[in-house]
Amino acid sequence: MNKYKLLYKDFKILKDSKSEEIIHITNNTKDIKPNSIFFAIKGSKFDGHQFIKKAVSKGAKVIFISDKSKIKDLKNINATIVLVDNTRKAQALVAKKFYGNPSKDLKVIGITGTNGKTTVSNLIYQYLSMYGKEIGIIGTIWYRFKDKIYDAGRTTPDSIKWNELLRKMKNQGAQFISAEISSHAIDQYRVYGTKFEGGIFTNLTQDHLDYHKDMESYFQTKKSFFDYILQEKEDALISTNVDNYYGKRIYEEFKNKNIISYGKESSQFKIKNFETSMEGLYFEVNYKGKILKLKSRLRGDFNIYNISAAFSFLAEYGIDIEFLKEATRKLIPIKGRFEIIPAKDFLVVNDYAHTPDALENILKSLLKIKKRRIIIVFGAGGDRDKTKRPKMGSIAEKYADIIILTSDNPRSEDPVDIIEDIKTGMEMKKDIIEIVDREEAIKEAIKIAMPEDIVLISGKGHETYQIIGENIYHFDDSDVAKKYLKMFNKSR
Ligand SMILES: CC(=O)N[C@H]1[C@@H](OP(=O)(O)OP(=O)(O)OC[C@H]2O[C@@H](n3ccc(=O)[nH]c3=O)[C@H](O)[C@@H]2O)O[C@H](CO)[C@@H](O)[C@@H]1O[C@H](C)C(=O)N[C@@H](C)C(=O)N[C@H](CCC(=O)O)C(=O)O
Ligand SMILES: Nc1ncnc2c1ncn2[C@@H]1O[C@H](COP(=O)(O)OP(=O)(O)OP(=O)(O)O)[C@@H](O)[C@H]1O
Ligand SMILES: N[C@H](CCC[C@H](N)C(=O)O)C(=O)O
Ligand SMILES: [Mg+2]
Repeated sequence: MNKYKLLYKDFKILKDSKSEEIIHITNNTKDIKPNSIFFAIKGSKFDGHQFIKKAVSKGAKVIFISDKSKIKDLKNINATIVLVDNTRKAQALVAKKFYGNPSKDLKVIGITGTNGKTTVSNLIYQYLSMYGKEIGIIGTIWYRFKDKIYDAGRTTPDSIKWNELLRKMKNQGAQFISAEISSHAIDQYRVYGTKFEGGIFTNLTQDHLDYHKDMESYFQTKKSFFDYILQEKEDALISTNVDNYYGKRIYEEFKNKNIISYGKESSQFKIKNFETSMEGLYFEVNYKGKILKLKSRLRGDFNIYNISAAFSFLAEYGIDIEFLKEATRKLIPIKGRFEIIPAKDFLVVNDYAHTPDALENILKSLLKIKKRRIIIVFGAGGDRDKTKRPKMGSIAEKYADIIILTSDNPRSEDPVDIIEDIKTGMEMKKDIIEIVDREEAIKEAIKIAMPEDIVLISGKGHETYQIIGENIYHFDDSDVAKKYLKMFNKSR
């Protein structure tokens, strides 16, 4: 039997040209090598079926298709054609086999939710590293194991890259993987077939409605991740935030499973008596009859939830509570999340808030420490959920004193149109400045900042690029802010 037949059994071979051994798998014609499997995927921009001839000319030996109507065009093709119901699903299963079922010997923890995934996955990474475990991380900032950093494009890579990464990290000695699981990833079967030790649900608020259409289907996609991990592992652990409507629904759906809730409204990991300041966070938790007094250098009220997400999961997973308590004090803040940029006599904060809820949370946290004015610089990403723009405008106007509207990553959209969309949610009663060029916008904020003001630069956090049209330019909010702090003699 040919090797590809062993890779994926549940399919119909329409045409078998006695292919040779498969040495590579891909869904992109730019990546074909001789003796590849090519998955023809119907995407949002292209239909992979249109690239089949090209794939074969470049050496593809097996083609997975889902569109029956294309079969007649493939009669004379010198490759094996495999018809499946869902190519992304098939790709995930083939990739799992091709890379030797890597999750079998790994402990993978998946974090999903609208906001907090990067933070929580980093906290899991930090806690388990301090605990002496070898752990890899896959998420928005990077794909990394020890000193080896792999190219990260998406928050969650596609199933081929995902399985390849798990395999590489496993071979280098990883025991655990902490991974962000985006809703796109769930919908596109990017982690399908993987065995997870468990999953964390942080929250669900508006984002990505361009893709998921409404909140209910966005929620159902997120929920399906938990259905799925329980299918792979019956006793997989779930941790969910019950201070959030959708988090509560996750709890209700899975309350008979191995689940722990956290939050002020939780009876299992109950958050109470919390204080936040510029020094960090203090809060108490009632867990299994004990009061845990937790201190952290992370700032921002929302990080109480993120720490609780990671802590509750790991405690329930069996990691020593006293260890976790001590380790909480040592947690290091995450790049671009409530990141402080040293300034002389005012505060500059770089934060990745790019959704209405995140923006409201960071602004509310800043309001608590506000002495004078809040100056906000922000925009919204192009080719993404348009309906979040006016909401972000309205929130900025509610909490900030001076609003500088600028570009985020405009992608294929006109940045001026994006600013106009943001403005439709604003009453335009506050000081509003429009500066399309993000560097100029940050410069202006630093220039007008006076002692005791707060400047919030929001939306791009750790990103070191700006996408304008098809081009990607180097851009780093923190570096730009530092440059102008220095220029105006305002750095500390
Ligand atoms: C909407 C979406 O998620 N799209 C992702 C998806 O693309 P797609 O399936 O729609 O692909 P397509 O571009 O229409 O092409 C269809 C097929 O033709 C193939 N093709 C295309 C051109 C060609 O010359 N040759 C060729 O073979 C493509 O490889 C693909 O297999 O699969 C691609 C490969 O995995 C991804 O790169 C692509 O991410 C796009 C660029 C993207 O922007 N995705 C974002 C929205 C995303 O996934 N974001 C989440 C984070 C969200 C969050 O955390 O908030 C993420 O996980 O990163
Ligand atoms: N638990 C939380 N609840 C609400 N807002 C949060 C929470 N954690 C972080 N935020 C806000 O969301 C921003 C992004 O946080 P983070 O990068 O951890 O989220 P994410 O889910 O990984 O985002 P993305 O979907 O872009 O990958 C932060 O900068 C902060 O403003
Ligand atoms: N994971 C999110 C990140 C958005 C970050 C923001 N800077 C933007 O470009 O819209 C997305 O791909 O929608
Ligand atoms: Mg992230």
